[in-house]
Amino acid sequence: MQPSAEANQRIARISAHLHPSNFQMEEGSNLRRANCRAKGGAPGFKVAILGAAGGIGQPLSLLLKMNPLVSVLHLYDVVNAPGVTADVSHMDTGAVVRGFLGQPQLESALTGMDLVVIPAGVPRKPGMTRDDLFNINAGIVRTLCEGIAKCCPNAIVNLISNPVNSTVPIAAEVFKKAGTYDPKRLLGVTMLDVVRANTFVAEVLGLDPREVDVPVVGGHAGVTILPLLSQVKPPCSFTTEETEYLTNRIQNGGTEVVEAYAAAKFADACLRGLRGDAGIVECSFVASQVTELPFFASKVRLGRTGAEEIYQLGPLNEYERFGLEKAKKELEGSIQKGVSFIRK
Ligand SMILES: NC(=O)C1=CN([C@@H]2O[C@H](COP(=O)(O)OP(=O)(O)OC[C@H]3O[C@@H](n4cnc5c(N)ncnc54)[C@H](O)[C@@H]3O)[C@@H](O)[C@H]2O)C=CC1
Ligand SMILES: O=C([O-])CC(=O)C(=O)O
Repeated sequence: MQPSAEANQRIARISAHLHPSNFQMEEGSNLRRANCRAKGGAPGFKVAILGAAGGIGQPLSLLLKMNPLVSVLHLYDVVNAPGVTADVSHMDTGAVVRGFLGQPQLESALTGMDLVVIPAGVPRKPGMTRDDLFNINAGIVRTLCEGIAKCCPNAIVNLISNPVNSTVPIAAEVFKKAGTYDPKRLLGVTMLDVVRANTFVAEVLGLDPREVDVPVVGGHAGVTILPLLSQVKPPCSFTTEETEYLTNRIQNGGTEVVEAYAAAKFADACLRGLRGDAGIVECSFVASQVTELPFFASKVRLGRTGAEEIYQLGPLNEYERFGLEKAKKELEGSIQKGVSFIRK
């Protein structure tokens, strides 16, 4: 028996998905791919991960493929994108996954995206600071943000690549140059500091970390990571030794382990904001007037247009006021370094 026309179309769609040439598709076959929407895919948001094949990118891709708010997931990297895409695309969840390999496919990866998450770039090796990554990652972030300005200027951008304290100002300068800058849409991911703080504080208090909320403000490196232990929920108090132990552990958590969970949690908060959910408040490194610095991490309310409200720091104790001065001093240099990289 001859397969029906409909069956033939289905077979064509499936092979378009499986064939390795899917990664170098041109105009005509893009049409076929556009038809290749999984039934469970809609409704939802279109999300791109740039640097999807890396240590953060791979588990982040997996976690976002499981997120019901995501209908289309674009995985872009300069290496290994086809293998990672094949792996992730087999998961039986709604989002349609497409892979993009190398600079020539960056624009296709970005076109039409609502949220772009950037974990692209080199990570630290033992003994390095996040700032030691500046020379390589600054250029990577610039190129990727030029693509965003061109192809999806209204997307929310979650910037993970370090040093976040400088890469966020770099992205802002690129968007300003392109005339697309909207400070509400550019968010540096500091969620990992909050996740760590919640976990370590819960350990000390003997609580479930899910019940603990620690605001972490400032930036995302060393002394710029400032946990506000006087504002922990549920209300509690710490001895001087506990405060010093917790502050140090939270500031240096990145040398223990890095993880994608926090990036996925933050992306999910941004998507819930985009959907219009009320009361989505998370810490993030954003353009800010909370201090005299142009960028600062603090609690922000996420909505349909990004960071719609930026909250003040609230009352600080003496230890935190001292920490804030140290954080601001280092942060000022990191921000300036990012700005100069583009303006030079
Ligand atoms: N903000 C945060 O909380 C965190 C930030 N990070 C930062 O995220 C970055 C990535 O870390 P890992 O995933 O551990 O590193 P990794 O080396 O495992 O992965 C980085 C990926 O980026 C890709 N890449 C490099 N240049 C690229 C380009 N021009 N375009 C697209 N992709 C490119 C690489 O091919 C690689 O797959 C580092 O800068 C790291 O410091 C990591 C963890 C947490
Ligand atoms: O520490 C690093 O290099 C990666 C990172 O930002 C973190 O884990 O907080």
